[in-house]
Amino acid sequence: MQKGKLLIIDDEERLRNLMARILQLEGHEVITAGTAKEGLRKLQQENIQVVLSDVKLPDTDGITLTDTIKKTYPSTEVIVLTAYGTINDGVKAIKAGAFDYITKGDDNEKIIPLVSKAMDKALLQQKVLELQSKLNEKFGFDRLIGKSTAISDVIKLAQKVALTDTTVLLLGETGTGKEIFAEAIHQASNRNTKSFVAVNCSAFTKELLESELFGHKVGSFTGAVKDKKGLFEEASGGTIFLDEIGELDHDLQAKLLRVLESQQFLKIGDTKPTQVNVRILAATNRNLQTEINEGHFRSDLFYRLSVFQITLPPLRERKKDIKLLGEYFMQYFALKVKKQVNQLSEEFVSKLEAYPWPGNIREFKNVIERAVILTDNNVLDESLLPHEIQQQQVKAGAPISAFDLSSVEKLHIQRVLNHTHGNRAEAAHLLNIGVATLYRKLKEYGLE
Ligand SMILES: Nc1ncnc2c1ncn2[C@@H]1O[C@H](COP(=O)(O)OP(=O)(O)OP(=O)(O)O)[C@@H](O)[C@H]1O
Repeated sequence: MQKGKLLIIDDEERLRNLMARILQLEGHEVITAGTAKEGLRKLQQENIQVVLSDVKLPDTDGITLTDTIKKTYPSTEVIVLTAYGTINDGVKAIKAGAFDYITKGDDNEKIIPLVSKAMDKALLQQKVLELQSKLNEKFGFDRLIGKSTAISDVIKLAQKVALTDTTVLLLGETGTGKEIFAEAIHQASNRNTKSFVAVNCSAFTKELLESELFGHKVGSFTGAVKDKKGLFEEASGGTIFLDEIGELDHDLQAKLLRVLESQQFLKIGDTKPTQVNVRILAATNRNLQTEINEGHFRSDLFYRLSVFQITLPPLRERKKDIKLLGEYFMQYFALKVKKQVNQLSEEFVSKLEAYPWPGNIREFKNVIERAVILTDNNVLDESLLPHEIQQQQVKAGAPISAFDLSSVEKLHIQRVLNHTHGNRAEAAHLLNIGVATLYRKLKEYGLE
């Protein structure tokens, strides 16, 4: 018998507690409620598999409640407790979708196996639904949400280049979707039956990155106890995505250039070159031209990498997509945390639209996840937003420009205030300005 979470809804406290004890002794986790309203709230907060409900409740009847529960939580099973001699209620309950009904005061021996059967069924249904939603997870370009011209144009560009073997350099601020784009390009290419390997070039030391990317021969350095395949070999036939390419060390830049020119490289400690067939996609949020001018990045590698450049727009330049993205992530996280959340309030959307999103979609996604976790009902409203977003002044027709220096200053001040929990003296100290100056700026930016 599988164990799970049970909810008992009955206004008779003594009976409720007695049933709870019996089922707890069977190993189930039991939650109780005295009214339908309270029960529905618990269903929203917890992942409950089986509900045992009295047919007579102070605020509604168990049959109507069964109908509501089955419509909102189809994988949850309901058992209705009917009064002695009211078979008709039992029939109605089954019609409304109940798993079964049981006469109140019946032998406890009957409840235990019935709950156990309902539990098995609910857990199985839940598993099937989870698998289905995994299967429905979108792949490729379908995963990219957005209808604004800014994003549609880059999607079209990426779809075209996906069909070729061309190297692509993805540019854009942090969190704009460079990796998800790279994966979509791979999925839409004829390499999609082979691996997509993503490497963050800034996450390793030079030596480790070299060995990760190109592999090594046994004994080539202390710790190289056996031959190791590198990620270029792992990605053979497929695609490798080199994120933060601007961080690549000079020696490795030379090695990468060779791969781009001849699809060959030397493993650490090897004398014979290894041949691979890999498509290279790279990304950076640095300005590579500046890196070249400062001598940090090889210009010949840059020219090879940037045969086809795609620049992803920052979120603040895709205001039109905010609502769509908000609804998408709301549904995504509601499903993940098993909550019924299905609406964004107008103020919530306006505040999101007014905020400049320095962390782009990554930051946006986190804000929606937090709101879904915090909400106690089915609507996301502005009170669920972090302080700095709540404080945004919603000005009709005056979007914050990405290039406006004052918008950066305003955002920075808001963040510092957030950090100091609104303590202005401490914020002024951290900002290294006088308190009077801070007050003047708060007034200027409408942050008072
Ligand atoms: N258009 C989009 N639709 C849906 N989700 C998106 C979209 N763009 C980005 N995301 C999501 O936003 C998050 C950040 O995206 P991603 O990691 O691809 O950004 P990045 O530009 O590679 O960031 P970094 O430069 O910091 O590595 C991911 O969870 C990604 O799934």
